[in-house]
Formats: sequence, C-alpha cells, structure tokens
Amino acid sequence: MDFLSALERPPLVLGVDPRPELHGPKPLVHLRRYALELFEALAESLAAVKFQLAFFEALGPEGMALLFELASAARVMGLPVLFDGKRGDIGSTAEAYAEAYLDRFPGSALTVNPYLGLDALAPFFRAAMRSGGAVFVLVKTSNPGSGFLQDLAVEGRPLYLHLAEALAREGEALREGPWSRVGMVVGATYPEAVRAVRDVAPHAPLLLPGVGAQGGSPLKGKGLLLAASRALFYPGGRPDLEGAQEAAKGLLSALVE
Ligand SMILES: O=c1ccn([C@@H]2O[C@H](COP(=O)(O)O)[C@@H](O)[C@H]2O)c(=O)[nH]1
Repeated sequence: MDFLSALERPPLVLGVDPRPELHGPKPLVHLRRYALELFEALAESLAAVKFQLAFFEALGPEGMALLFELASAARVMGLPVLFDGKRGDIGSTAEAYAEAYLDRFPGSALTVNPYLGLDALAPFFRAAMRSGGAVFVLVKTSNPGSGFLQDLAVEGRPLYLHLAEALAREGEALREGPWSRVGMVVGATYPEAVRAVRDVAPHAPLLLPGVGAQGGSPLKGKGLLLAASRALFYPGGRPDLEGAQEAAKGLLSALVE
C-alpha cells in the first residue's frame, strides 16, 4: 500500500483517540472489538485511520500492543494508516522515529513537528520516500492558541505561510504525480489558513484535524483530508457503531467548498 492512495478515497479520516473509561469493565478487550468493527463498518467512507499515539502510550505496554494490532488490522482492510505523534528531534533521533513508524509500517504516514528546522525533517522525508509513506508537518494547528507563534508576522506574512512555502519547495523532490509525500497539518478550525496554504502548496496533501468536536468546517477540495476523532469514534460521547456510520455520512454530505 502507498499512503498517497488515501487521496483517491473519500476524504474522511477516522481519528482513534481511545478513552478506556468509556469501554466498561474490560476496557481494552471492548475497545479492540469496537475499533475493529468500526473500521469495517466505515471502511468505504474513509481515506485513512489516524491513531493518536498519546492515548495509546497512556495505556502502557498493552496500549502499544493494541496500537500495533489495530494499525495492522486497518492495513489488512485496505485502509491507509496515519500515526499522529507530532515527532521531531535532531537528525539522528529523527531517524529512529522515522524507522519506528514509517519503515516498520511501510505506506503509512506520521505527523511531525517542524520546530527544529528542515534538517531535522529530512530523515522523515527520506523514510517516506523509501517506504511509500507520507509526512504531515504541523503548519497551522487547530487549537485556539496556535496563533501565538504560528501567526507571527514575518516580512508582512504569518510565519506558518513561510513554513508552508519552504515545505512546498522541499516537497517537490517527493512528488509522485499530483501529490507530494510532504503533507501539512492545517486545522479545519481555520478555513482561511487552509486556503492560504493551498495557494502556496498546490501539491501538498493537507490533513485538517478539528472537524466535529473542535467545531471545524468540513471543507471540500482536492487533497484535503478531514480528520474527526471524538465525533466519529465516540459519536454522542460513547462507542456507537450506528451513530458513527450516521456521523460519517453526515460529514461527507456536509462538505463545503
Ligand atoms: O492541529 C492539530 C493537530 C492534531 N490534532 C489531533 O487531532 C485529534 C482531534 O481530535 P478531535 O476529537 O476530533 O477534536 C486529536 O488527536 C489531536 O491531537 C488536532 O486536534 N489539531
């Protein structure tokens, strides 16, 4: 599987941010079964499944085992996998992060943090190239305080746009047809930022978290991947297979230009 195949599927990304307290007396057993059933039920409506590493790490070794089992199962069902870990470190450590998620799961994607600069992102880009994967770099995040650094005016334009331009340049070398393996994260809560980034980075897949629980708009456009975690995995605040199918249908039919 090549992660870029996600861009030929419906644009919805199922976020998996597990909350064990919602899964009864044997939480991991129930969570495992629920997640597998949900992947199967939603498979035709999804571009990819996004696993939030923090929630699995919080569950300890059993959580990590469950993460790798669920990621493997999603791939067997033909669903591209995205690991949301927001990794980033000096080059030699970045190599290890890239090996852990991109090489061990060929054809997968990983979110990364650009704060250390382009040299620190290079190992992720190389791993995405050799494994048929993708890297999604945080550009303009969905949270209310993201503007504190990301919107700082530099030469009259927000910092995040300078970053998007630099990444678009880097991404040219990783382009396969219309899409680059260098993607960007832009919160669905900032539709104007999505448009501004798309203008400077026409070949970057854009991952748009914040749909649903954070109030982000379900934007329509080529190369946009709309991510919803709570709204899809726990519609109505709890595990609910039928509710999740309804929610997916609702989000897909509400897509706006
Ligand atoms: O800018 C960002 C980057 C990542 N996220 C992650 O996406 C999900 C959002 O969960 P919801 O329940 O759909 O709000 C979560 O894993 C975040 O860590 C983000 O929200 N914003």
